[in-house]
This record gives sequence, structure tokens and C-alpha cells, in this order.
Amino acid sequence: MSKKIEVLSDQAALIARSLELILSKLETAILLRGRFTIALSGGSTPKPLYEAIANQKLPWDKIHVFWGDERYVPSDHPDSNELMARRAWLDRVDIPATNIHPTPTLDGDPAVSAAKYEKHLQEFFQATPGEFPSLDVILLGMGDDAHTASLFPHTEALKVSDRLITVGNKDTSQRITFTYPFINAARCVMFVVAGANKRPALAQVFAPNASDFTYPSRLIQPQGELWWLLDAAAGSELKQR
Ligand SMILES: O=C(O)[C@H](O)[C@@H](O)[C@H](O)[C@H](O)COP(=O)(O)O
Repeated sequence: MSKKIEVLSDQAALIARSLELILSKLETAILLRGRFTIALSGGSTPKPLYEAIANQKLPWDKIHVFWGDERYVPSDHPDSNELMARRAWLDRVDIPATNIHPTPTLDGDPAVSAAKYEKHLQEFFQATPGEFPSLDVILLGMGDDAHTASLFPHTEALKVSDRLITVGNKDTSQRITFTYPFINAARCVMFVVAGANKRPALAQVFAPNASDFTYPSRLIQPQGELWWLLDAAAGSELKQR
């Protein structure tokens, strides 16, 4: 694993650098494999990044979009990560509908939806049961409790290591999430983190000894590239590398 930390001056610079890195991975993936696969994160930080991607001239037919986690709500619900990404990006570009792979959230049972998404991913990547296919890029945010995707501290989702997709819980709200081993199978994992409120969590994530169960972002140790892209408000105390 190669781990890189970059601290950018402000949120605009963070978004510009994140876009630059994604475009570079996209170009390489399409050159080598004829397609680019990316999983999106939710929350507020990535919205301007999705808007910036939508302004690019890209081979949309070669780009496939997944979600690293999703709230267990319909896709027209204001909390939906899919809705945010469609409004900021996907509805604004000429990407084929079949290239958009939303998380199922209408089965009435998150476990059923998680299994359905897992089956879809296995079929898309032609993966055998037990195999963890590699996406080109998995975008992640980090909460101020050091959660990532919907892998929240002290939850059962952190113990799931034999599946691609599982059910996450944030208090009473249910989520569908990539598991940490599936995230770690990616060619490139990019954390995009902004805001001073993330400092304490980052200190624990980068501490030599701390509990992975308490600070789940510590579990993200991909075999490929790991990028931490931070704005100065979040990361100025961390040593860049
Ligand atoms: O569904 C979600 O909410 C996200 O996937 C979640 O993991 C998010 O990335 C973090 O909570 C950071 O959110 P902010 O970017 O809003 O701080």
C-alpha cells in the first residue's frame, strides 16, 4: 500500500486537487481496461467535487458509478446520497442510465437490499463468491467520530469481513455500506476531508496505537493507493507525506 497525505490550503483547493486525482485515475483506467469504476461517498463535502466532475468533457459511456454507502431511504428522499449525486453531477451529463448502479433501498429490509447489491456487484465484476473485486477509485468521507462510508464506531458492520456489502447503523438510522475489506480491495481509495471539526478524529486515525473499533477509518488500509486529501482546517497538524 502507498499512503499519501496532502493538505490543501482551503476547500476550493481540496476539491480542485481531488478532481485532478480522479481524472488521472480515470484516464489510466480507461487506457488499461477500457472503463473506469468509481464508488461515491455521501455527506456534504463531496457535493462541489461532483459538480466539478460534471463540468468535465469525459467519455461517459466508459464510466460506471456506484455508492460506497447509502441511507436506507427512497432515492427521492432528501437524505439520499444517490439524489445528491444525481442533482450535482449525474443528471447533468450524458452518462448511460445502465452505467449508474444505485444501492437498492426499497426492499423493506436492509439485509435483503445489501444482498441484492452484493449480487449486482459480483455480476458486474464477474467476481466469484468470496472474491473482493477492485474498483478503480473509492471516494470516502470521514465523520467527526472517525466513521467512513457507513462503518460507524462499535457497530457489527465493522466485524463483517466475508462480504462486499453489509448493513450499517448510525444510531437508529439504517444504512447499506461497502465492507472494509471490499473498500481495501480498491486500486485507489481517496479520503476527501474538510473542516476543523475533523481534527480530533484524524489525530486518532493517524495515531500509532488506537482502537480500529472506535475509529473505523483506521480499518481502511487498501492494497492499492491510499490518499488522504485534507483542507488546512482539518489537516494542518498532520505531516504531509
Ligand atoms: O452517507 C454518508 O453520510 C457518508 O458517506 C459519510 O460517510 C460521510 O462521508 C461522512 O459522514 C462525512 O460527511 P461530511 O462530508 O458531511 O462531513
